[in-house]
Amino acid sequence: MSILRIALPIPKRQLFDYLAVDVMPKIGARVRVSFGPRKLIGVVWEIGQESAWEVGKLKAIQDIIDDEPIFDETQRKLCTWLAQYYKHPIGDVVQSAMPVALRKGESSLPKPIEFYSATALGKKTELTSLSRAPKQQALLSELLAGDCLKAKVKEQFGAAASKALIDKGIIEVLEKQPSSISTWQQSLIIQDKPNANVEQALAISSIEAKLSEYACFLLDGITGSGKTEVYLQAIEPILQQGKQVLILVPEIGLTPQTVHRFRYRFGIDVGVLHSGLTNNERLLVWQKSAKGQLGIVIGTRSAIFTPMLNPGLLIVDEEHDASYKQQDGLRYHARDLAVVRAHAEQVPLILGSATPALETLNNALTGKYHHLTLHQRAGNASVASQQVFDIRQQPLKFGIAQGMLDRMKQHLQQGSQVMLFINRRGYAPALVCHQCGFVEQCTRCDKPFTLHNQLYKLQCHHCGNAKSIPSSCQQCHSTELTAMGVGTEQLEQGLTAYFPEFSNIRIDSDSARGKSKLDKMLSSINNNEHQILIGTQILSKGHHFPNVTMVLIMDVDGALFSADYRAAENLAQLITQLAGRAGRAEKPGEMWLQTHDPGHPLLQDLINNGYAHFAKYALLERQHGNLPPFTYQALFKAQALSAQDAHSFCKMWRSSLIKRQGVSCIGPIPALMEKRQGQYRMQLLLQSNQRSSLQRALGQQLNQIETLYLANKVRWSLDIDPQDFS
Ligand SMILES: Nc1ncnc2c1ncn2[C@@H]1O[C@H](COP(=O)(O)OP(=O)(O)OP(=O)(O)O)[C@@H](O)[C@H]1O
Ligand SMILES: [Zn+2]
Repeated sequence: MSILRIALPIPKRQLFDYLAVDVMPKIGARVRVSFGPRKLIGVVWEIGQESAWEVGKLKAIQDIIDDEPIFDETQRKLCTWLAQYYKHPIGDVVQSAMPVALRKGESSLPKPIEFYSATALGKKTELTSLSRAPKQQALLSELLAGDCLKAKVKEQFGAAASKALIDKGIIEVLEKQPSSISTWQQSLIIQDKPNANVEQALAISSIEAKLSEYACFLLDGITGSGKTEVYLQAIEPILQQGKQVLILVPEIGLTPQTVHRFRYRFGIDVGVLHSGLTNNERLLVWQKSAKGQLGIVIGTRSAIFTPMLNPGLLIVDEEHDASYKQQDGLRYHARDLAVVRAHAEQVPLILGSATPALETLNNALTGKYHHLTLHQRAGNASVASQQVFDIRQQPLKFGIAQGMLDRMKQHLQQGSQVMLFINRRGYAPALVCHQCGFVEQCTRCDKPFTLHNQLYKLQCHHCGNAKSIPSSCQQCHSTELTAMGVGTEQLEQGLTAYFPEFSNIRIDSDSARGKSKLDKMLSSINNNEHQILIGTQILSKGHHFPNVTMVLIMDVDGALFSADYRAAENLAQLITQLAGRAGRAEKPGEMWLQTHDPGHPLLQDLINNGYAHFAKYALLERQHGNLPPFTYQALFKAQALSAQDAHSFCKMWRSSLIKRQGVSCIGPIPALMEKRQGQYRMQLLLQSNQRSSLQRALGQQLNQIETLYLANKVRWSLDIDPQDFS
C-alpha cells in the first residue's frame, strides 16, 4: 500500500505518514489532514511502500488541494538540504519556502487579472471635459490608448481618479485570464545601454562563457564601479533566450530606483518581492514566476524560494549584507542557499559586492569561485578621498567637531549635499542623573534606555520596552537629569539651528517607518530638496546620490573594541560603503571619520590601503586565530528566566552531543548580551576544521532535546554558521 509522507507545520524533525483515498496526490502537492484535534495543511514529500507505524492505524488524508505539485524537484531538494544542514524541522522549512497565502490553503492557480478599460461612454468623452481633474484626464487618455492593469493604474494615477471615472461610467473593470496576457519575451527590448568599460567588459564576457552551467562569480567591484551595469549586460543574453533571472538585494537596497533600472533597460514587467507586500501580491509574483511569466524577479531574502519555470541566472547583490541571514526560526543564509540552488538548477550565480564577506572572498581566492574585479569608478567619477579626524580634547557641538562643521559649510556653500552617519537613533543613548550618576535602565535587559524627545519617551532598543521620561532621579530624587551622548534626533536639532539656511532630513527607522515613506525621502534627496542628510545604517549602502560630496562618519569607536570577532569586518564594510556614497558623479568626494583613536591599525589600513588589503590581512588573522572561514561553527543558545536553568540546559545538551574528534565545544558561557527581555541567555559554541565533522557531531540528538529535563522552562535554538553572537 502506498504511504504518503507529509511535511506538516509541526516543530518535529520528521515527516508524517498518511494514506491516500481514491486519488493519489502528486509529490510536491498540498493536502489537508487531521492531526490530533487540528486540521493542517501539509505537502506530500515522499511516497513510499512501508511505514514505521502500524499501517492499519494510519489515518487517511482529508483532501487534495493541488492537482499539480507546487514544489518541483529542485525546490524539494533545496528544502531537504535546508532541513539537514540547518538541523531544522522539515515541515517548518517547507512552510518558510511557501508564500503565506499558500500556507493558508489558497489556490495556487493564478487569479484572473483585473484591467481598467474605457467604456463606450468613455470612448466618446472629450478629454477637455476633464481639464479640471488632471489625474482623471491623464488616466482616461492612457486608457483610450489601450487597457491598463488595475495595479498599475493605482500606482500611477491613485485610487481616487479611477473611482471617480468608474462612478461617472467612463471606465470599467474587466477580468482576463492570465494565460491570455502576452508574454514578456515579446516585449523585450534593450534600451540606453552604455558601452561597458574594459573591466566591465571582461567581467561580462567571463560570465557569458558559462551561461549554461553552474558557476559562481564573485563580482568584486569598488563602490560606484558599475556592478549593476555588469548585471544588466550579463542578463541580456539570458532574457533573449527566454530564461528567467532572480536577483536578491538587501532589505534596505530595494528601492524603486533599483527596480526601475531593470524595468527600463529591458522594457519588461519586473516581479518585486519585499516585506511590504500583501499576501496576495506575493502569491501573484510567485505564481507568475513559476509559470515563466516573469523575466526578472527582484526581492529580499526570502525571494530565494521563488520558483522559476526556466531559470537562467541568479544574482545576489551586496552579498556581504547581514540581512541575508535570517536571525530566527530557520536561520538560513540566503547567499549560501543561492549557491546550493544555482548548483541544483545548473545555472550561474553572481555574488556582487564592494566589500565581500571574508567567507566569499576566501572562496574566490582559493579558486572555488571565479573572481571578477572592478577597480575603477564607472563614468567620470573618481574614488572619494578618506581621512580620519582626531577629536581627542576637542569640544564637540552635538557630536561634531568645529573643524568638521567648517568643512561641511564649504561643501554646502558649493551647492553640494553632505551626508552624516550616526549609528544611534533617538535623542541620546542614555539619561543620566547629574547629581548621583544614576542611569535609567531597562530592567528586562539591564541596558540604558534611549531618550526619545519627540515621542517624549524612554525606549529600550533591545526589547522595545518603553516608559515616559521621569521628572526626577529614581535614586536621589534630583530633577537634574541630563542626556548623555548624541543620537539622530539631537544631531538633526543641532544642525537645523547651526545651518538655518540649509534644509536637513533625518532617515532612521523612526522617521522612515513604512516602505513608501523611505522611497519618498530618497527621491526628495535626489531632487536636492535637502542638503544635509542624517542617517543610520539605512543610508549606508546601495544608494546613488550624485550630489553628495562629503560623508561624515560621526563615531564608530565603540565597534573598534567589540568582543565579537566579526566586528572588524562589519566595521570595515560599513566605512567603505559609506565612503562609497561620496563623489559618485562628476564632483569629487571625501569621507571623514571622527575618532578618538586616529592611529588604530584597522582605520589606518582601511584608509590608506582600502578594503581589499584590509580583507586579505583579516583573513590571515582569522586563519591564525582558527576562526571562520577556516573553521566551521554552530552556536547553541538557551534562554530562561533563571540563569541557572539556561546554564544547566546547555550542559545537558553538551553531554548529549556525539563525541567526535576535531570538534571542540566552548561553554556554557553567557551571550554577549547576557539578559534580554527578562531572560538570561547562555551559549555553547561548537567548532571544527571540517564542516562534515561538525554536521555529524550535531547528528540526530536534537530529536530528543524536548525530552530533556528543563525543556519546558528553557527556550533554545541552534544557529549554524552564526553571524551574530549577541
Ligand atoms: N560603462 C558605463 N558607462 C557610463 N556610466 C556607467 C557605466 N557603468 C555604470 N555607469 C554609471 O555609473 C554609476 C554607478 O554605477 P552602479 O550603480 O552600477 O555602480 P555599483 O558598483 O552598483 O555601485 P554601488 O556598489 O556603490 O552601489 C551609475 O550612475 C551608472 O549608470
Ligand atoms: Zn529592554
